[in-house]
Amino acid sequence: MDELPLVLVHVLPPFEIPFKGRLQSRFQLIDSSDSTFSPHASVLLCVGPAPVSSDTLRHLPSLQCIVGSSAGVDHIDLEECRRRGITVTNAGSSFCEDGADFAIGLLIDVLRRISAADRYVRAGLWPMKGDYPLGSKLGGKRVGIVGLGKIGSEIAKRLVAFGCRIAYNSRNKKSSVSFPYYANICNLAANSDILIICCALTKETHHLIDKDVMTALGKEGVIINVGRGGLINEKELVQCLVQGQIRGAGLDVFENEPDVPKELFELENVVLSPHKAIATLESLASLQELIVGNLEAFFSNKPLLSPINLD
Ligand SMILES: O=CC(=O)O
Repeated sequence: MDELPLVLVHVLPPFEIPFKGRLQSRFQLIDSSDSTFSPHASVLLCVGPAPVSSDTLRHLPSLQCIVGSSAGVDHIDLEECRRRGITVTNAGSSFCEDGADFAIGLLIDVLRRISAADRYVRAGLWPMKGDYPLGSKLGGKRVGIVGLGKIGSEIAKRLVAFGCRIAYNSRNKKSSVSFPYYANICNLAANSDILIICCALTKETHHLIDKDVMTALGKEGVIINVGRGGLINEKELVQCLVQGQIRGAGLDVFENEPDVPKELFELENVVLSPHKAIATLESLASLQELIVGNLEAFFSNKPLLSPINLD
């Protein structure tokens, strides 16, 4: 029997190789630290956010392709990949709809205080206090979307249906989109009630949302982050929330996951989630097809299904 194609797997606990059985029936899966195989491997399956640094890549001289399992690829040294001509794939469209649903869920939760209301009822406060504080309506709000990529566009589609007014910031103005574009993030914040952060984390976008942006957003402003923790200056975010300089936040991502700033635990106007915005049974099933499809395409010299643009 022919040997199965060799796939190096790069994974850090607590992440695990997804659908291992299915992959093992088609590929020979070898841990990326195995020095017998790593010099010869042409493809690396990168599971979750396992860092692929230039040092990792130095030990993989034959590498031609990294098959990723996430939408964001900030854990991969893309400059080195570009220099070496290594192609990189990501989760493609697998996570867009579920990531967008979750962003809207966080937003409605913050505005209408759903998680806080749940805590109120469970604590037995309803019979004692009686009047739960009113939240705010989503329809009619001005929402600034930071990053109008695959997930951002799905978020926009949903918010239009809610009757929100959309504007956006991204690297470039998109000719196919009629929403107002703000090249300057502070200007976008000053003209928004809500900022939804869903852009890629890069050197340029690190700490894009800082105290100045939050001050521009104002005391009634809400921030939702389903992108990466590093997009926001977390210390300044915590300070603004504690001091009431913004109204609330819905956060799926943090700067030093799984650590979450303890000050946030005390705040009723903050909704926290453990970096799971994109994950559903359905999105992971779709990812499974995509990963197998990318690996099969690579080994049969066909176009990859979800290559990212490294230019
Ligand atoms: O955050 C999750 C991802 O980038 O897929």
